[in-house]
Amino acid sequence: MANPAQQAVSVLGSTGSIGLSTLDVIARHPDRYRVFALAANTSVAAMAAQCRTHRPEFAVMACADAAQALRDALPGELGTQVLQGEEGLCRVATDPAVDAVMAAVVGAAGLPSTLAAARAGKRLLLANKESLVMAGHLLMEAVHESGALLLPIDSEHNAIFQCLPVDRAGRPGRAGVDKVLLTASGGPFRTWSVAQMAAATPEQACAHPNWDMGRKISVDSATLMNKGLEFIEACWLFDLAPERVDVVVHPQSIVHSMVQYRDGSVLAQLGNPDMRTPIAYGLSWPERVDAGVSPLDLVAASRLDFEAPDEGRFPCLRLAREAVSAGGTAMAICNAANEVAVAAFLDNRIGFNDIPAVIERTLERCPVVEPRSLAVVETADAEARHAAEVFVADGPTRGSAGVEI
Ligand SMILES: NC(=O)C1=CN([C@@H]2O[C@H](COP(=O)(O)OP(=O)(O)OC[C@H]3O[C@@H](n4cnc5c(N)ncnc54)[C@H](OP(=O)(O)O)[C@@H]3O)[C@@H](O)[C@H]2O)C=CC1
Ligand SMILES: CC(=O)[C@@H](O)[C@H](O)COP(=O)(O)O
Ligand SMILES: [Mn+2]
Repeated sequence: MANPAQQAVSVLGSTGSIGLSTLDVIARHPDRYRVFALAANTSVAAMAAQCRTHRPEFAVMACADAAQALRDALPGELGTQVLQGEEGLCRVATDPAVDAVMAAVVGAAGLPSTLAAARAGKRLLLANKESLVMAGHLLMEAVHESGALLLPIDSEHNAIFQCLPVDRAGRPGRAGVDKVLLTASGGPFRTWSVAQMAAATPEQACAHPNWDMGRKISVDSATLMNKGLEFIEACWLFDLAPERVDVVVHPQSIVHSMVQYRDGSVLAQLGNPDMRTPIAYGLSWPERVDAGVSPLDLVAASRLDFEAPDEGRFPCLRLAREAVSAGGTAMAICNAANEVAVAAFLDNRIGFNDIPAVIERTLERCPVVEPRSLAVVETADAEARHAAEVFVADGPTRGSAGVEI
């Protein structure tokens, strides 16, 4: 029986790193939250276990085979209805019974359901940064028109949200703000030479020094494309011109980001690197709840270091900036090329340094248009994926990122 005092939450991407942390926070507060729906790609066994624990009304799998396998695995008396595909994701993102949607599907596959939740006026907990990168204009327009409450979950943007003046409707203001300062750990290859990175393996790239994350975002952190995507994300979320977003490397990942004010003040949000903090903040805003995260011990941490990013060794940051300057669908093209290149690297089809070269060639090849609708963005995404796959298959050539592929 549903308890009206509880927020009903749909967790999209529930079997991933953000999904698991979200379910951990929800389970700590059964008086406040209940799981309405869970969604995943193909992890049937993990999803079946989550359904037994959280007893959602709906579970969504990406394809028909996985959905059928889940139906077969679930005891009938559980009462969980199994849906499939994008239609299923959008259904559980917009159901009138849903209060909050955790958008934590990885990559472009998360865009339609994220946009649907925004259009339906939900409390939208946005981890899926690719949605904003691909379709920032459409997503922000949907939020403003529907009155959705958009709470950033990405640790840096959550930190900035915490340091900005925010009104009672959750709209971040910019009064007195000079710049936002995005922190970057520098990833596992922060001190590596270009030659060392040429031989980097997927396992080395996924071994993030501070965060335990999915494989795609881990590689993005290693190339610094994660910071490039976050740079674009910050411009859309906080309505900032690119010159007002700086990136500073901070290897300890304790300062999660900062806001620099006109009067010389810099406000920072600090904490141990654990995504349950921003997730709990997003679920409970404007209140705060226990997230299960141990208190920060600054004496044990002992030092906080900062340095400038090296765009020579890490061209992805520059490529993301160039995509912002080009505007229109350039950001969707950049995102699609990155997804293709990262998948190829994880599959040992290209080397680590080939990732920026594939992105650069794709950006040079694909025409940029105005992203007027989801269909236009999806077409740009598909064309860029096709071009990037050709560059991956092409073999060695020299991209103007200065990297051999
Ligand atoms: N991990 C982190 O700390 C952070 C992550 N983010 C962002 O959050 C998002 C999720 O990242 P993360 O949790 O690390 O990723 P993971 O790879 O760990 O998890 C991805 C989740 O998405 C599901 N999924 C993938 N494709 C589909 C699909 N087509 N339909 C439905 N579900 C799908 C996966 O299901 P299955 O298990 O079946 O494959 C899994 O549940 C990304 O956009 C990332 O950039 C942002 C900040 C921090
Ligand atoms: C936890 C989180 O938000 C990640 O996006 C994290 O920021 C990755 O770290 P870096 O990209 O700074 O290495
Ligand atoms: Mn982040």
